Amino acid sequence: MNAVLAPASSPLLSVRRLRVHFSLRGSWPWSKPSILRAVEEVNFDLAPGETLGIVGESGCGKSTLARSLVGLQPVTSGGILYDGKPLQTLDAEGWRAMRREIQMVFQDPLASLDPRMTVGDIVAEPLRSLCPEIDAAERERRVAQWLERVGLSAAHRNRYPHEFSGGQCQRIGIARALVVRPRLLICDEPVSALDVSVQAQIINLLRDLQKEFGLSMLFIAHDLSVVRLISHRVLVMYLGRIMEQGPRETLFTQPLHPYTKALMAAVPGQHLGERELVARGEIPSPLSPPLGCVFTTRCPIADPHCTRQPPPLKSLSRGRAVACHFVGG
Ligand SMILES: Nc1ncnc2c1ncn2[C@@H]1O[C@H](COP(=O)(O)OP(=O)(O)OP(=O)(O)O)[C@@H](O)[C@H]1O
Repeated sequence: MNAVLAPASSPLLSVRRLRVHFSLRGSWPWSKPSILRAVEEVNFDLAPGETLGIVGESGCGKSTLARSLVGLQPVTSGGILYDGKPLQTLDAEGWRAMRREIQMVFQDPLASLDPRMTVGDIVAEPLRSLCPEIDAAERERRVAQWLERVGLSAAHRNRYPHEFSGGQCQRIGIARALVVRPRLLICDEPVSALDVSVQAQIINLLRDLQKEFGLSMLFIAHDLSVVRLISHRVLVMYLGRIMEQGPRETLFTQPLHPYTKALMAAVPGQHLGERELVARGEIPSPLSPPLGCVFTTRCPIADPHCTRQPPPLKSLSRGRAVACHFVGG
């Protein structure tokens, strides 16, 4: 049985054996569709007030996972429980209510803002559509308050997104997400489109807001150093599967899975001192993943057993879990 990434207190979000598959039509009308397993048997819990970093190379399923948690992507099987309630059974009205609870910040800050709306209208929109009990005057007050809180000015409310820098647009996106006071914030690569100096400012802002409002956060990124700055725990994905998970510091200082080690060895300035940690070759096509362990074709320590038998995600001590035949007995 695969281990569940479990927080200390009772979870706000529980993901169980989640699968998201895409059926891709062949080039000819008579050819059989191919199945792309973007998310495969993913399990984790997220506690109130906790930030879980999700890291992995491009195409490993991070965004698909995030989109499935906010109802933007239908799930193939498995369960998502929010505060004990299954999200898959929600109808349109149920999802509307849930959008007050779960909000998302997107990767491309400018593209995620409607260019025809003023910044004030953009931030007011979730209040207008999700909180009808809030009157216009209170809405205006909250918009001004949130623009200030994210480091802009209430005077910016009549300007348009193209008048702002990428970092400022991401601040607007954060204000829009938090104005309805969600309990869970899903950030999908929120800083990867920004300059490095601006990245740090946005990370600090998110970290401050997370503490101030006791938010639970899923923070998705391919950049390990960014994930390390903000996460309490980290989950490493490869080809739709969890390879390793654990508390941030132990995972970063003592990575156990060969894939996690390879990711860390690729970070400039990291000196793990083991040349063989480097992952060989390219990521295989997700349409035909390797048999057995999906990392086997790039793994420096794989043996024939790895190509036959997929390793389960085994629970180790101190909240760690690893899916590797060579770790944990
Ligand atoms: N709508 C879709 N139809 C078909 N395949 C898809 C669809 N969305 C994603 N995929 C595929 O699912 C896999 C996972 O994609 P996903 O975008 O979730 O990965 P990611 O880790 O977020 O990558 P990136 O960092 O590049 O966004 C990829 O192989 C991708 O091509």
